[in-house]
Amino acid sequence: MLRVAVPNKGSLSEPAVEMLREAGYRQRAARHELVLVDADNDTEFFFLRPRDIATYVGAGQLDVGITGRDLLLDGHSDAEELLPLGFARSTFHYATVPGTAASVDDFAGKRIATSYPGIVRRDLDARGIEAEVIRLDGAVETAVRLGVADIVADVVETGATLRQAGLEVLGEAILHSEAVLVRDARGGPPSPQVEQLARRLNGVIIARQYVMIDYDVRVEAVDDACALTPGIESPTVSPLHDKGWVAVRAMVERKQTNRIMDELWELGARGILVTDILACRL
Ligand SMILES: Nc1ncnc2c1ncn2[C@@H]1O[C@H](COP(=O)(O)OP(=O)(O)OP(=O)(O)O)[C@@H](O)[C@H]1O
Ligand SMILES: O=P(O)(O)OC[C@H]1O[C@H](OP(=O)(O)OP(=O)(O)O)[C@H](O)[C@@H]1O
Ligand SMILES: [Mg+2]
Repeated sequence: MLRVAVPNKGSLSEPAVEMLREAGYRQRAARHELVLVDADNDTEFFFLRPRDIATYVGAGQLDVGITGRDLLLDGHSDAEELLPLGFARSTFHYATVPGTAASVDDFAGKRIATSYPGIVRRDLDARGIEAEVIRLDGAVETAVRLGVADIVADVVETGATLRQAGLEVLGEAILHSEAVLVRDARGGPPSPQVEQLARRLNGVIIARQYVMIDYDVRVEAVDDACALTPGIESPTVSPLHDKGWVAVRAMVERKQTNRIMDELWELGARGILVTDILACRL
C-alpha cells in the first residue's frame, strides 16, 4: 500500500487536500482523523505537521509527502523534491527597519530572527557572514519591535505582514518556495505507485493551467489559426458540412485565453468556445 504524508495544518493543508481530492483520492472528512485508508486506490494517508513531513519521508517511513520547498530545505532529511505543485507560493527574504543595514553584507554581528534557521545559517555561511540566528516559532516580524532581533528572515507572500510591522525587504529573495511532492532520495527510482500519484497530481496542475478552446474558421485561415493555438501535440482539425470551413480544438494556457480569442476573431474565426478541463494525462 502506498503511504502518503499530507499537511494537517497551516497554509499547505487545505490546498493539498483539495489537490488530492481532484486527483481522485479519498480525503479525511474531519480534522481529528490522523490516518485514512483509501482502499480503492490502495493508498494510506497520514496527516502530519508540515515541518515533520520531510523527516518521515526521508527516513523511509512513508513513500511520499506534500510539504513546502522551504520546509524541506530547512531540515536535514534525506527527502528530495519530486514534483512542484504550484500552490502556497512564497519567497523567503531578509527584512528590517529601514536604516538598520544597507545590504546583507552589513549583517555581521547582528541578530537575525527566523523560523527557518537551517536556511538562514546556510545562506550566511555561503556569504561568509557571522551573525546570531535566533529561532522563533512564528510571528517573526514582531521580533524587531520587541528588541529580540535586528533583522528577520521570513516567508513573504503579499508583503502585508512586513509592511504592518514597519519592515522592508533587504536584498534578493533567499529562495522561492511552493508546495512540493517529496520522496526518499536514498530509494531507487520511484515505484509505479509513486509515479501514478505524481502523474495524477501533474494532471490536476495541467488541468488548472489550461482550458480547451473550440472554434470554426475558414479553410484559408486554418494555418494561421493553428499557429495561434498549436495545442500540446497538434490541434484537432475536423471537417464541417460547409466545405469552406473547419472546426479546430486545442488546449491553450488559461491566462492567454482572451488574447487568443481576440486574435482568432480577427482571423475570422467564429463560434469560439472555451471550456474547463477537469483532469488530464498528457
Ligand atoms: N502567507 C503565505 N503564503 C504562502 N505560503 C505560505 C504563507 N505562509 C506560510 N506559507 C508556506 O506554508 C509552509 C509553512 O507551513 P506551516 O504550517 O509551517 O506554517 P503556516 O502555513 O504559516 O501555518 P501556521 O503558522 O498557522 O502554523 C511553508 O512552505 C511556507 O512557505
Ligand atoms: O506576505 P504576507 O502575505 O503578509 O504573508 C507572509 C506571512 O504569512 C505567514 O504568517 P502566518 O500568518 O502563517 O503566521 P506565522 O508567522 O505565525 O507563521 C508568514 O510567516 C508571514 O508572516
Ligand atoms: Mg505561519
